[in-house]
Amino acid sequence: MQLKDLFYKIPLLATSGSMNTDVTSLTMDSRNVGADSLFIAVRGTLTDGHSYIETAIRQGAAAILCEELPAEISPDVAYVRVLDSARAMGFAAANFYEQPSKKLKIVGVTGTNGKTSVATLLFRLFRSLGYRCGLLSTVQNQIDDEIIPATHTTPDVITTNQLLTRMLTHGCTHVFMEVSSHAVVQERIAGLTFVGGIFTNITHDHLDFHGTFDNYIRAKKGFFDQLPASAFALTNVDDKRGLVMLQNTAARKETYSLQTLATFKGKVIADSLFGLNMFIDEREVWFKLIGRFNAYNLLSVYGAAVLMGEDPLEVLTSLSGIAPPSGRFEQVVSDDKIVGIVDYAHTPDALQNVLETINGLRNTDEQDYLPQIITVVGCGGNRDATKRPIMADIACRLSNRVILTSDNPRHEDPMAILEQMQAGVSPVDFKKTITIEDRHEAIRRAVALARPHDIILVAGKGHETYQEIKGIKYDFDDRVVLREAFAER
Ligand SMILES: CC(=O)N[C@H]1[C@@H](OP(=O)(O)OP(=O)(O)OC[C@H]2O[C@@H](n3ccc(=O)[nH]c3=O)[C@H](O)[C@@H]2O)O[C@H](CO)[C@@H](O)[C@@H]1O[C@H](C)C(=O)N[C@@H](C)C(=O)N[C@H](CCC(=O)O)C(=O)O
Ligand SMILES: Nc1ncnc2c1ncn2[C@@H]1O[C@H](COP(=O)(O)OP(=O)(O)OP(=O)(O)O)[C@@H](O)[C@H]1O
Ligand SMILES: N[C@H](CCC[C@H](N)C(=O)O)C(=O)O
Ligand SMILES: [Mg+2]
Repeated sequence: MQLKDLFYKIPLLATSGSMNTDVTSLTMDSRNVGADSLFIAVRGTLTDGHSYIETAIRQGAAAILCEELPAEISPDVAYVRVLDSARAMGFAAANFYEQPSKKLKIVGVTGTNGKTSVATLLFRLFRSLGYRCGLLSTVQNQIDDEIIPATHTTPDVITTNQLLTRMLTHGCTHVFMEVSSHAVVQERIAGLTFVGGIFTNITHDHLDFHGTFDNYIRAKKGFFDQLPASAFALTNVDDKRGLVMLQNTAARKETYSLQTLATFKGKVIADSLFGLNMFIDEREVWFKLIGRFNAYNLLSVYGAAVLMGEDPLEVLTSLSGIAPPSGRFEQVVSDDKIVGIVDYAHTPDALQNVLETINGLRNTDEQDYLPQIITVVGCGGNRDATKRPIMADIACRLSNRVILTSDNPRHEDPMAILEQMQAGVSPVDFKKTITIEDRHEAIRRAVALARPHDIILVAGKGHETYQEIKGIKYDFDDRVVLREAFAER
């Protein structure tokens, strides 16, 4: 595609060289530049893409998109200067791939917790309603049955446009995608057209990246600020920041709630280890998902489907048969009835919700013995450190025994992370905690401590099938380790 078409309707500050220059691929990584590529220089968190312009040219780049021209300009290369190259890249990618997002009905889901759950439920619901669908999520990307591994919650904008193009070729009509706060700030959704946006909730996370909670709120809100007037913006009004998200959106404002007046109102009748029983729009429905937080997820999915024109009764009927996403409250039960629960709770709020749900389920149990709750939990390295003591404290307050362990230490010293977690344990809870750095050992110890009917929560990794230590991803799956430990009992 010629540069003049690639940058059609994109504000440019300056150009040098011919706008008739043809480019055959786009990339923001000099290591992927080939002949006739457009190299986009993006300022990152670790390094500045502008320092790789020369390398990109040596590798055959025909054109450069940047915020600052290099001191020496090559006469054989075209340069385009913009205010924000990450943002311009989004719109250029949309032009390059011929606007796939405009030809699909894309719904984006944002919030601290519940994005994967809501996007996956929507994907499964719309497939069961007979549509061909695409999914972009933390667990995996999917085009109907085809699974494409995901590296991010929200891919970079070039990858997204490529995936959307494949979805269109496959005949998809609907796409459900997670929109992370990183993605909004880094312009990974620039140039995409959505038919709807959903807000789940906002609590403590990612302060390492956003600095302050206000910046984090602003990042989430940025998604709704970008929605067009033709889209819907569906928010959880039971969350303190639910309405803030809609303050400046051009989209149609819609709400859901379990507590107050809203476009879509639900009520939980019963919550057990077998599922949720709810009233939605005056209809009583059973769902396979567990926990009050999932009542919110289900309600938002119902609301979005109705806003997209689906029949309410048909939606509820289909939704009641849908299984929870991988690693979300996934149960592994031993022969002697110890209940293992693997859950991706990796934020204070998620951990609290899951443990409160487990406490609620335990208390409704009819047997004489009150089951003990044993929690195995860790916090990721090179991620928000402020959540570490808070999560340890929550685990202690809501469990009978707690085993603190590692969860992707990445480049940090695992024992240093664990010491920061221990700092959150109040003196009265010291006796109930054990620290075992090796996650495998930690799970085995939990199983050794458990008696029949006890509940072991293994939190933080959910669907993940690896443990990342010093840049290497070792095979690790909480569900497999639990199953093996149960078998060895
Ligand atoms: C902190 C963060 O978000 N980092 C993302 C960011 O990388 P960065 O800003 O560090 O990039 P950088 O390394 O400084 O490089 C700057 C530029 O120079 C380029 N470069 C670099 C080296 C080189 O040799 N040549 C070259 O051209 C890079 O390609 C890049 O364009 O941009 C990269 C390209 O899109 C992402 O892969 C990378 O995600 C990293 C791997 C990451 O871990 N991100 C996490 C925190 C993340 O995004 N998480 C959210 C989920 C959060 C949630 O679900 O709660 C997500 O959406 O996945
Ligand atoms: N609506 C919700 N409110 C609070 N907690 C939730 C909600 N939905 C799920 N959770 C909890 O949060 C965990 C993560 O859920 P999910 O993967 O759906 O969130 P996410 O927003 O996609 O997370 P990530 O930011 O890592 O992609 C679940 O395992 C569960 O413990
Ligand atoms: N999307 C989250 C995942 C955290 C999962 C947890 N297992 C960890 O590694 O910290 C993040 O990148 O912060
Ligand atoms: Mg997710």
